[in-house]
Amino acid sequence: MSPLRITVPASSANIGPGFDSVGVAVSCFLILDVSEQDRWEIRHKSSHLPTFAEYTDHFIYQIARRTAEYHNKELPACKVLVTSEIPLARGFGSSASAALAGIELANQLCDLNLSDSQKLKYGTEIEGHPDNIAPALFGGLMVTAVSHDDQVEYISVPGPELDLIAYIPETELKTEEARRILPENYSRGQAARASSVGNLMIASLLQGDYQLAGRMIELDSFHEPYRAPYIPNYQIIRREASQLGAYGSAISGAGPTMVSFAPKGYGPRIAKHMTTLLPEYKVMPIKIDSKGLQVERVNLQNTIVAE
Ligand SMILES: Nc1ncnc2c1ncn2[C@@H]1O[C@H](COP(=O)(O)OP(=O)(O)O)[C@@H](O)[C@H]1O
Ligand SMILES: N[C@@H](CCOP(=O)(O)O)C(=O)O
Repeated sequence: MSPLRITVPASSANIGPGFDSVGVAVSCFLILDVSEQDRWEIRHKSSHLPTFAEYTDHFIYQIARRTAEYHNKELPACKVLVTSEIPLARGFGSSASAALAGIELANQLCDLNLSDSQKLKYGTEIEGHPDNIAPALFGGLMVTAVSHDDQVEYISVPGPELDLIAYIPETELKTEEARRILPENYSRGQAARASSVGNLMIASLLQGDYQLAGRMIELDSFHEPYRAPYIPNYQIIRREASQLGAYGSAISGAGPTMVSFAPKGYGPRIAKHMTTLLPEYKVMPIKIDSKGLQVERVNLQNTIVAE
């Protein structure tokens, strides 16, 4: 096998009322550089990645092995260099991107010829969130639904023409913890109201009515009101970003990062102001990634030779 590079973008899930269903890929990447050798070796090139004792303990290896075993195959030994720009446990789908990278690693090493639907299904079964897995796989803004037989249905929302600004605090919030805060059940009235807001958000995004989409983003009642008390500066970020011209701001995934959705060209100006307001945050204008999961053949100098 010639050396290859697997690139997976991060994702910002929910976008307010699209709870567990909607997500957008963002230009912040997890990269695996893979080459065959006679024993397994996994190395981290980014210092924030979790430590591990043996390669068999590594999350990405475990997902790859599970995927290979599901197809009655054994992973051949290889060297994997892991580089990541995705902050962990901040609401940028780092675990979904890592799960997808593991699935693709098995796909490539064992010639599984997995379809996109299979990758989406496996990723969702393993990680639990199609609203992260679908954008990381396909790029762009994705809407998903899980059917009764656990198939993941999906559709891509073209565009959207928006600048995104991320506010990443220093503190982590594990997705599992942020889900425990949420109610187990919603009344019929609550569910109808919350899904009507979600429906109108998607319809307005499809029409390019970003003002209306922004108002719907900030009207979520599925998860944001319950999580807001655990998200530092939640109200301040919404208010200040709106005053600077953003259409709306939402908790990214389960938080604690927040993301503003703004008119094209507004990103750098909003980011500059918010950096002053939130000096302890990493404030970044980010782009929507439109490519999703990529596999490239590389030569020994890590130059891409073919897709
Ligand atoms: N590249 C990676 N390699 C190994 N483990 C990872 C990687 N990315 C994420 N993880 C695991 O996923 C956890 C974060 O997942 P989660 O709480 O769902 O937050 P999020 O997915 O929002 O970043 C990390 O603490 C780590 O255990
Ligand atoms: N819909 C999930 C999304 C979790 O995203 P993450 O990036 O925080 O892992 C939720 O809201 O719990």
